[in-house]
Amino acid sequence: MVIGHTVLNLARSHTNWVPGQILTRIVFDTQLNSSFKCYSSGKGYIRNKMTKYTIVMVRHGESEWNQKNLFCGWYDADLSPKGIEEAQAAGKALSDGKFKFDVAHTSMLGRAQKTLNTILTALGQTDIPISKTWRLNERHYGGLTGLNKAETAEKYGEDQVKIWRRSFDIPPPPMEQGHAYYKAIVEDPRYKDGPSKAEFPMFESLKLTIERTLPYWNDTIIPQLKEGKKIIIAAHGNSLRGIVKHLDNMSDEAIMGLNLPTGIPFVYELDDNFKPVVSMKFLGDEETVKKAMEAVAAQGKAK
Ligand SMILES: O=C(O)[C@@H](COP(=O)(O)O)OP(=O)(O)O
Repeated sequence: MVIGHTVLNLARSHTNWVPGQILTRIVFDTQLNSSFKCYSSGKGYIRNKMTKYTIVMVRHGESEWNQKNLFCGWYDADLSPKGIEEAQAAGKALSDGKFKFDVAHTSMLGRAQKTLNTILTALGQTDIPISKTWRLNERHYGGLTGLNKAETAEKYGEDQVKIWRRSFDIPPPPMEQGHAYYKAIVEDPRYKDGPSKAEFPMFESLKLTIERTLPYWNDTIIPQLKEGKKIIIAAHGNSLRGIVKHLDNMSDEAIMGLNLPTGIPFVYELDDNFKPVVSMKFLGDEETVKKAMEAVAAQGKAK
């Protein structure tokens, strides 16, 4: 199948990824060999493996700081009116798809929690257990927190902003004690049970974000999947990019090209080894997903 070959070639060369590429139809796997087969399922691609587990993830709806194009990180920005609509649309898409969940996981930040609650309300499932953890928080944007992304690109150049936003292991500058949002974050009582002082980040690259998110995936999510639980995770652009990188075994270069849209749920189907059978299948039409991804990528362009 023609598209299948394209997928295979893309999968063999992760660096072919460019921002805005239609991700609804791509499976990534560095373990591919010539006997690998994939075929269209209408949406997403299915390998010749059996689905054992299904998990849904969603980046929160647009926040007030997304709307103002500010680096947000651990700052607790609320959802914008558009973000609430996106969360409601996500709930409808999941309801139309007849999704039901046993447990939900989210971050300590209101924008992800509100998105989750809006979705669960649409599903009539507000009574399921919800776990909140700092390990699913957005990556900490350090000293960039509160700065406008386009103005930062004007000042430091688009290339530098792309490095800060999308490089795998180059972190943003640290948040110093005198930073306008230092106290609001570090002294926030919601973190009284963790992270510990030693763990509390002052900045994070994607690599550092993955180092604190992955233990939660391995020690909490995987055991619940093994118990047969149907799970939804409502989190953030970069904490979810870390999970996607892990699941799809994406290279450090390939992950730079992935921009997750706000408020569009995506599904992973996993085999018995927790390897993707279906990767990142968005519950939205391709054009909408593509445009939303391009818009996220463009947030780092100078005005
Ligand atoms: O921290 C932020 O500004 C955004 C992501 O920004 P980018 O990495 O896309 O610039 O996080 P989210 O809105 O998902 O919580």
